[in-house]
Amino acid sequence: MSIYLSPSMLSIDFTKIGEQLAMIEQAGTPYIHLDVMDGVFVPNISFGIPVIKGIRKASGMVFDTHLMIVEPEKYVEEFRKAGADIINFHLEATEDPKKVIDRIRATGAKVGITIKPKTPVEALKPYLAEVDMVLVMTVEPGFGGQKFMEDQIPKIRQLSEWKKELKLGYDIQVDGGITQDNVRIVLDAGANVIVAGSAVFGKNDIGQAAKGFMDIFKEYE
Ligand SMILES: O=C(CO)[C@@H](O)[C@H](O)COP(=O)(O)O
Ligand SMILES: [Co+2]
Repeated sequence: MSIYLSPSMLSIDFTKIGEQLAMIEQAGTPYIHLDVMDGVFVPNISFGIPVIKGIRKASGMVFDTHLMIVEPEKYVEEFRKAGADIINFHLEATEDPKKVIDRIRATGAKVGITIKPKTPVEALKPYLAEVDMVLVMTVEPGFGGQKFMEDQIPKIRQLSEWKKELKLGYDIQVDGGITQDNVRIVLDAGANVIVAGSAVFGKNDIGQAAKGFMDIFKEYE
């Protein structure tokens, strides 16, 4: 399975969005990870539909949208219209995950389901056959630049085992505190979509930071 880098826009310099998106796109990065926070599901507020709609005009990358919002089902059509290609919602944010999955699917976007560090991986099992991506958080959602939680690795391994056992094709995304120094731990466990915010946009040479990750991915192909 191919391995992809999905740099998180949360750490971008918002005075240079177009320029910095072009840097990672030119470096060959396929995805951009868009962290949407509502101040209710997580204790922080980031950006939403109008910003995504705006940057859609400036970028041909796959828009990998991570919704950290309550009642995600209410907004999925709007995120899709704004340009989201993948819509990831949190299992903890809804009473009815199946309804959210169906709503996202109906928009034509790829469906992702996400768990916070305290949520057991078993909670994802009923939905694995219905989604295109599972996202394991390796920090408490809400902020970039936090420390990677290595105790989440068994969840990645379990998702990787279930994928083989059940003959499913979902991507395994990992998000939070990932750097070029620890990324091999999540790749070894079976992750194939790697989110990195501060380890890409926090560096002086953004393009080189993205390329550094992709060079590591080549060791696994
Ligand atoms: O979803 C989140 C935080 O809630 C992430 O996508 C972070 O924004 C990633 O940033 P780093 O931990 O890589 O700096
Ligand atoms: Co995220």
